[in-house]
Amino acid sequence: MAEPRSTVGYALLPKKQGTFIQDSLLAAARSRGIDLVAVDLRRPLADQGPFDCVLHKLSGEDWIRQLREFSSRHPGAAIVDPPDAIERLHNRISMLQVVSGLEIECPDGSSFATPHQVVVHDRERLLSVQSCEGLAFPVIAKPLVANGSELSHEMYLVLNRGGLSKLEPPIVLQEFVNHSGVVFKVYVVGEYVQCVKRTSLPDVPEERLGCPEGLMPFSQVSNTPIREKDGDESPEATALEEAEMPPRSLIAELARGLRRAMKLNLFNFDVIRDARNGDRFLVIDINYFPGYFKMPGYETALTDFLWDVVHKKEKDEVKYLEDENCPSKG
Ligand SMILES: O=P(O)(O)O[C@@H]1[C@@H](OP(=O)(O)O)[C@H](OP(=O)(O)O)[C@H](O)[C@H](OP(=O)(O)O)[C@H]1OP(=O)(O)O
Ligand SMILES: Nc1ncnc2c1ncn2[C@@H]1O[C@H](COP(=O)(O)OP(=O)(O)O)[C@@H](O)[C@H]1O
Ligand SMILES: [Mg+2]
Ligand SMILES: [Mg+2]
Repeated sequence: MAEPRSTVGYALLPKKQGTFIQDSLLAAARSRGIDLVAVDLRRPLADQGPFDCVLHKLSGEDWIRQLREFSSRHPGAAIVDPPDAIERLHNRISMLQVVSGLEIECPDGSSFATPHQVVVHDRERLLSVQSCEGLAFPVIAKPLVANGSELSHEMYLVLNRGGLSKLEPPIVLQEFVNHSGVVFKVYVVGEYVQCVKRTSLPDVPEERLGCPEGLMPFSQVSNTPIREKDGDESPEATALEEAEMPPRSLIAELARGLRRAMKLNLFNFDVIRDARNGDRFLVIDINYFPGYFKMPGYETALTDFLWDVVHKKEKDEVKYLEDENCPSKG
């Protein structure tokens, strides 16, 4: 007998919908018995469906209330992912705290960490001597919130104390780690993990620290297209091509550990390799529901994941994880 079809509702902003909902994804899902249907954001979610699962990248009180209402009316439907678990990623301090809490056996003498960072909530603190407690220049200034707004991606490279005065708190000041201009993006889709390389900020030589300007803006440098010079590959392209991938098992363990600790299925994280110690890796950013369309083969990975969700495998696993974390329960 043919398996019954399943319906997955997706609630995404128009830009996200435009990139994520490709014909190739719709076709891959359809061929596995899953119909992807847009949620009408002008109508209450609970009145729509029936959905076996709701995928979403929206936030705010009203949306969270709508998800709750939907869940109480349709307790059998899965919400991917729970809003309170996503919330942790909207703050650049709580986002990286979860990395520090991971207990992972690192392979081949490798190690992982997060860059040293401090949060500065007001101008007075920013201009005080203690604002950089324990941090050496250069540092990166990142907005504290990471809520998807353009402002939340507006960052500055701060070369010396003179650069601090132009910053707008609340900000995170994070140690800049030279990493040979390459960032590794690790995409997670449930149990599936894929790591890709992208160009990143170039290393900062010591001589630059005396620069009178003290502050350099940059935004999403990792997405900068690679320049070509007279038909030859640019130095950035060569560096990218030659960069050695991090150990596969370290990436897999980090992905698994983060997924369990955060109780999230759809995210990516950015990793850099310390240029002073090639076995040391730093997690610098974690993003909820990133630009999967840029991940080769995303259609199959997403379809496999959604199939598992609508056939309840994922829900069972989440339950298992909760039990495991609270052994006295049950
Ligand atoms: O814009 P895209 O598709 O490149 O995806 C963005 C991600 O790029 P990536 O997949 O890591 O290359 C991007 O990742 P980065 O922060 O650039 O590392 C974010 O996840 C971004 O979402 P938001 O603005 O933080 O809510 C993502 O933006 P949205 O697509 O969710 O608006
Ligand atoms: N601590 C750091 N050391 C060196 N480069 C960094 C560091 N943090 C961020 N970067 C660079 O800045 C880019 C943007 O920072 P990120 O924290 O990933 O913010 P966003 O959320 O906007 O992607 C990274 O992709 C990387 O190129
Ligand atoms: Mg990033
Ligand atoms: Mg980010």
